[in-house]
Formats: sequence, structure tokens, C-alpha cells
Amino acid sequence: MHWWRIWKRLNAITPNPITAQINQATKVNPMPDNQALQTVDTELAPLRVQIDALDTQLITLLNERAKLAQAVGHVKQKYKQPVFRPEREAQVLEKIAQRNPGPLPSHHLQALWREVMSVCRAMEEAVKVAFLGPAGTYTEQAMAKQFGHAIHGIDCSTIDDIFRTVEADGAAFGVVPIENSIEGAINRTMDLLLSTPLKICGEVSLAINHHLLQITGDMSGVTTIVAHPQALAQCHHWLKEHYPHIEQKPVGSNAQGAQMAQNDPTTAAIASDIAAATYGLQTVTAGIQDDANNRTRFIVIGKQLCGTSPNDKTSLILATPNKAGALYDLLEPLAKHGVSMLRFESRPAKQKGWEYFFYIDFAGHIEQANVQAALAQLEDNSAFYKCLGSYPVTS
Ligand SMILES: C=C(O[C@@H]1C=C(C(=O)O)C=C[C@H]1O)C(=O)O
Repeated sequence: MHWWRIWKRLNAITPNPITAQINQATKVNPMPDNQALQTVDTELAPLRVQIDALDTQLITLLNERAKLAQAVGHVKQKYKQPVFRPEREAQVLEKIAQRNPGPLPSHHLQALWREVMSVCRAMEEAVKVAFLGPAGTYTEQAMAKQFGHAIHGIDCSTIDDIFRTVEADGAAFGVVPIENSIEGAINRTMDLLLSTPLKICGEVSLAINHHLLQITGDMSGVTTIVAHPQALAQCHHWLKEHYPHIEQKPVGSNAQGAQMAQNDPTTAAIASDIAAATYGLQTVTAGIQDDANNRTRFIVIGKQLCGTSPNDKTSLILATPNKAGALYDLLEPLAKHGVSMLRFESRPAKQKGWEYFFYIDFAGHIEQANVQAALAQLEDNSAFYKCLGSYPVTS
């Protein structure tokens, strides 16, 4: 007798309230007998034949696409040009959304295309990308969102290491967090941008969902909660309300914390569901961040300048001369040349008391005439000027 027949009989004797509820809610027979399965399969058979035929066509088309990417690779190699072209990929993704007749939602189709481009790119060369490790960090997730999975990820233990690895050509690109919707700017990234010769060549925005994780899902013996300081800050109110007496300990990354929790039942971690799966942890409570719309924006850094895409932004660091009205004068060229500002942040200039560096993002690409005119004037008006690059805007 099949196990589900035994289950059915048991249920007939003592109806299980949970299954009864599910059956009522879903109106699906949970234990179809062989005949029902056969009936379903018979009706599905012609649809499956069509799906198999389409898959065969898709395989052919995808391989045709890969061959073209290989040919592109040969041309790039001949002229010693970079394999990864973020502006071209942004263009491809934009066209996907424009041409999509549905019913597939454009953002799902775009996610598929990211992977298609990733494997096509890998036919030219697997791009090396430095990220904040170990495996399971949000930075790794952001890297996959930007580059797809067919890459060579190099895990670094600090943001400084990522900058150094890319500066020393250990990786072509690095992915680092720059700002969070709750906690604001990531200061270490901001400070390193000031001195690095690297450029910004892309950005990635990621929804951040923090979960409280422990090896068996039991908090009774837990004495320490570990996480990156940003994650601890983003869950501050929730932790204060639910675990006010458990010590909080900052660690290098949330994934590192998850790794620690894997080996120690007295330690709980705050990390993503990917980290939970990577380190075999149980979720004690899901979504513990204080703001449900918690997002982090990451930037892609590299030596490569980015061409124009359908929608670009440019990032600058400026300092004003020390005189009245200097900030107004500094920004006036943006308004004059019709350039709209997207972000304005300041960081103290550490060597000088109470002087600041201003980090400015605005819409447009450095190759556009109005942007060039505004930048020339901005540079004239500032005591310090550094252009960090132009790159495609992503949502
Ligand atoms: C094919 C190219 O190379 C890479 C792969 C792309 C793709 O698969 O569509 C797009 C841009 C590049 O990162 C290209 O430059 O056109």
C-alpha cells in the first residue's frame, strides 16, 4: 500500500485540522491517486511537447547568441578593449523591457538576461570581481545582480582589501556598499573613494532583509548576537525590544557572523536567507530590520571608463574655498547648465578641522556637452575637484 493511502486512511479516522485547513484553502486534492495523475499527465502531454520544442529553439538561439559574443570577444581582444561593457549591458536590459509583450514581468526577464549576458561574457573571459566575503554576504548578492553568476568572484575580508585588490589588478572590478536607506553613507567607502585612482563604473540597488539566525533556531542558550555594525544598527529597535539583555558584537561581515553561529550554539547571527542556507542556520525570526523598505546601494569600481547608456549619472567629490557663499557658487553651474542633482553628502576633511568634502551625484554623462560645460565651471569654483566617473543608473 502506498504511504499516501495509509495517510488518507488515518485522516479519515482522525481528520487532521491542519491538512483540512490547507485543503479547504487551496481546493487541491493533496493525495491524487494514480488515475488522477495519469489524467493530468495526458492533458499536459501536448503542452509539454510544445515546451520541449520551444526549449530546443531557445537552446539553438542562445548558442547563436554565445557565438556572436565570442566574435565580439575576438574584436575586443584585437584592439585590447575590456570584455565587460556596463553601458552596453544597460542598453540590452532597457531594450528587453521595451520589447517585452508579457506576460513575463520585465524585471524577471531582465534577471534572466543578466545571466544570459553573464554566460555570453564568460565565452570571452570570466570577469574577475572582488567582493566583501565570505560567501553569503549582501555584497556577493549585489555582485551577482550586476554581473550574473558566470564570473570569477574573489572574496576579500574588508572594503579596503577590495579597493587594494582592484588597484593592484587582482580583479578587474570590485563591488562595495556606498549607502543604506536607513543608516546613510558607508563612511569607509566614501573615504576610500577620495584617494583611490579607481573609477565608479556601475551601481546596484538591493533590498536588504535581515533575519535572526541560530544553528537549531533556539535562542534559549544564546549569549551573543553577531553581525556587521550596519546590520546591528538597522535592527537596533527590534533587538532592543526582543533581546535587550543579549550582548551585541560587531563583526567584519554578516556572513562572517553566520559562519561563527554555525560553529557555536551560544552565538546567533543577523544575516540574509542566502547566508542561512550557506551556513545551515535556522531562522529564529525573519525580516527583523527596523524599516521594511531597507535597501543598500552598491557601486562597482574599476579602472575602466564607462561609455554612455540610455540613463547615466556622474559622481564627483568637491571642496569649497573657505569663503562666504562658497557652496552656493560651487553648485550654481549645475542649475545654469540644466543638470539635476541626485545626491549630496558631506564628509569631514580629516586633516583640517571643520572643513568638508562634498560628494555629489547628478544626472547625465561626462560626454554630454551640458555636463562638460557645468563640470568645467565647477572645477574652476572648487578648492578640490575629483570626478569619480559616469555610469548607468539602475533601480
Ligand atoms: C557582447 C558584448 O560583450 C559583453 C556581453 C554582452 C551581452 O552578452 O549582451 C554585452 C556587453 C558586454 O559586457 C558586447 O560588448 O556587445
